[in-house]
Amino acid sequence: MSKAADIDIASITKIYGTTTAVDAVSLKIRAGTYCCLLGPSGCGKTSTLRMIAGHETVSSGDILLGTTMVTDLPPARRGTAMMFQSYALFPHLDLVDNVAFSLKMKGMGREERRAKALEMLTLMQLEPYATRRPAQLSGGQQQRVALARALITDPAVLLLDEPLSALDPFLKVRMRAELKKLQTSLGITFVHVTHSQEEAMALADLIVVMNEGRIEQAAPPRTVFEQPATAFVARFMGDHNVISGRVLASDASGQTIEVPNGGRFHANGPAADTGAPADIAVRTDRIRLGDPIAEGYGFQGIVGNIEYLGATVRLSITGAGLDEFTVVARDTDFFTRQPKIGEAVPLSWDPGDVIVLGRPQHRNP
Ligand SMILES: Nc1ncnc2c1ncn2[C@@H]1O[C@H](COP(=O)(O)OP(=O)(O)OP(=O)(O)O)[C@@H](O)[C@H]1O
Repeated sequence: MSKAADIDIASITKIYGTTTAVDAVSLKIRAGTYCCLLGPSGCGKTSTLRMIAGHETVSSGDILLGTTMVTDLPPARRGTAMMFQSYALFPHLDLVDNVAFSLKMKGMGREERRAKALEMLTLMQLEPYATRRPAQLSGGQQQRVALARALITDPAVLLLDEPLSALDPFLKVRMRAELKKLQTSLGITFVHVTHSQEEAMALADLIVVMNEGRIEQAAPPRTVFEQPATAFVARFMGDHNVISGRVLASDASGQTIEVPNGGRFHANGPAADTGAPADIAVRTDRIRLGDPIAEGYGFQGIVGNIEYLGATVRLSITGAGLDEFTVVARDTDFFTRQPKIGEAVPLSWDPGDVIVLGRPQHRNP
C-alpha cells in the first residue's frame, strides 16, 4: 500500500450557479486519520469529498495531498480512491473483473490484473465468490467488493460517500466495525461522509461537523460531544439542552443569561458584552431531579412527557422560558421520585456542567 498522506485543504469554495455549497473551508487531516465529514443534508459534505477526489472542480482554494498540489489533477493521478454510496458495480462483470477494472484502464495485462484482484478479494474475504456477479451477493458483500475495487489502486486516501447508507441496521453496525478494522490495518487516511452522529462517533478520529457550507467544529469525537463549539454542534450531536438568550450581566467570573420569557441562567467563563446573544449547553444526562436549585443553575420545570427507555427515562420539560428541555434520568433516579406528567419538579445542574458555546471557527487547529 502507498504511504498515508496528510490532506491540507486551503480555503476551498464550491459555487454551483447561485448556490455556495462549500464556503472557504480549510481543514488539515493528518496522515492515517479516520475522518468523518458530518452534517445535515445539503451542508456541503459530499461536495467537499468530491473536490478532494477530483470529481468536482474547486471554484477557488487549493488541496494538497502529502507534498503534491492536487487541485487541478484528474482523479486517477491524485492518489485517492472513492467508494460510492451506490457501490457503482458493473452488473455484467464477475467480481474479479469488477475489482480489476481500474487496472485494466491503466493498461495492466489480463493475468496480472486478475491475480491482483483475487488478492484483494481474498483480503476482503470474498475469494469464494470471485466468479459471481454483483446481483448474486448480499448488500454487505457488495459493499466489500466496492471497497476492494477502490483499494486495488493502492490509494493514500480512501474517500467514502455514505458507504453504509444502503445497509440494514444490523449489517450497518457490522460493516462499521469492518471499515474501522480495515482502516487501522491499512494505516491510510479515510475520509467518510455521513449524516449519522452515531456512525461518526463510532468510527472517527476526527469529526468535521459542517453546516451551510462551513465547518462548525473539527475535533476528536469526545471533544465534539463534551465541548461542542457552537449551538449548532450541540443540537446536531444531540443529548444536549441548548439555552439561548442574551447577556444580562457579566463580569470576569461569568455571565448571567436571560432567555426570552424571563428565565435566568449562569455560565462561568469569559466576560461578554451586555445584550450580546449568548448560548449555553447542559447535557441531558447531567440534570438532577428533585435536588435544591442553586440560583441560576436550574429551574422548576413542568413534566410534559415521559418515555421509559430501560436503563434511562427521558422527560420532556417546559418552564423558565425554554421551548425545549430534556432530562435523561437514570432509571433508579427516576423511580425513586416518580414524577408525573404535569407535575412541577426542581431541575438542577452543577456550574461545571455548563458549556459556553461560541461562534463557528471554520477551521481546525
Ligand atoms: N451539481 C449541483 N448543481 C447545483 N447545486 C448543487 C449540485 N450539487 C450540490 N448542489 C447544492 O449544493 C449544496 C451542498 O450539496 P452537497 O451534496 O455537497 O451536500 P451534502 O451535505 O452532501 O448533502 P446530502 O447529505 O443530502 O448528500 C446543496 O444546497 C445542493 O443542493
